[in-house]
Amino acid sequence: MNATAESTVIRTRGLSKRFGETLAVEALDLAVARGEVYGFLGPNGSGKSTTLRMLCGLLRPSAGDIEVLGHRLPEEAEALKRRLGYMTQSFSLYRDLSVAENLAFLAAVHELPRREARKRREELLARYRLERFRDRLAGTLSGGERQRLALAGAVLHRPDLLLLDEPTSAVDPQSRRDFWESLFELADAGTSVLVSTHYMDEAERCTRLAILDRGRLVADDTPRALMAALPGRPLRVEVERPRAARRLLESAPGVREVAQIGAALRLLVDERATPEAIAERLKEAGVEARVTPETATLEDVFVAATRRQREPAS
Ligand SMILES: Nc1ncnc2c1ncn2[C@@H]1O[C@H](COP(=O)(O)OP(=O)(O)OP(=O)(O)O)[C@@H](O)[C@H]1O
Repeated sequence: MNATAESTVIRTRGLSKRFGETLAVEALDLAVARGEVYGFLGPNGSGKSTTLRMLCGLLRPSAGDIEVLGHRLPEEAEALKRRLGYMTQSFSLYRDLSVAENLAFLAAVHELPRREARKRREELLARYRLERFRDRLAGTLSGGERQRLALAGAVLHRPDLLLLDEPTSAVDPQSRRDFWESLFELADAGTSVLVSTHYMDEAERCTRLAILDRGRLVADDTPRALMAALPGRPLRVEVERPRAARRLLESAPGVREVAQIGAALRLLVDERATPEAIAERLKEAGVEARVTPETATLEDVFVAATRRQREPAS
């Protein structure tokens, strides 16, 4: 294996998946480096789950090549299993087994020697704050507790790579923050992570980010670089009648996007639309407004990247 292959844990070329008429994933070229917490961001139905399922060998691609941790998929899925952890948004452990029994069962599946299995179980119960639930049936745990158990289960066999499909969709904000702390702990200890999410705050924490839209990769870089490369600058427009102002601004020169955020508008504009020009346009229509420049956020990047595919800028 050369240095590049060793430092790349996931590589796909032309990866595609078709379900009947639907092209769920289209010609995806992906490279994930070792040690990344790599985020997968995309609207509903953009192909995140389908890609993750192909990357762990659960789903056969329609076309393209996949190499994960040096194994070609789907041919070498069996060899990969031991080195991969996978967790989905739906709880996939046994609800009618206790917390400790679930971990014991997984240890048996991964063929851990008995003594090591016991040691690992105790370690995970402590690390994921599950000790006092050890005898509780998994089905009676809260969303956040279940998620901690699912993560403990996914890392039990010390995988080199974790694939996580919207792991935080069913938990409260505090549990989400705790979960992300755990992900960074795992990454620090050498585990590479690929995680899909709907949450911008989570995406912003990733070391690198891919944005998918209708099965295609539309952006791929660090969050900071994506924000720096945003085609346009955001402006905030404070105005009494945001809906009316929105109609006036949608067709204004240099305005790429208009979104209403609470009582204000957020615009994405190019250099033609200065704050003064926007305020002037509204004033001409009898609308008083305060227009101020804003700092770009990942949400701006997301909206621009996914919208651009639909309506090419004229
Ligand atoms: N087994 C399947 N049979 C038919 N179509 C499917 C199947 N799985 C996924 N699809 C379709 O493929 C497309 C991509 O779905 P996918 O679940 O990968 O998207 P996603 O980005 O994970 O969405 P979400 O954020 O809602 O989970 C969708 O149009 C979906 O309906």
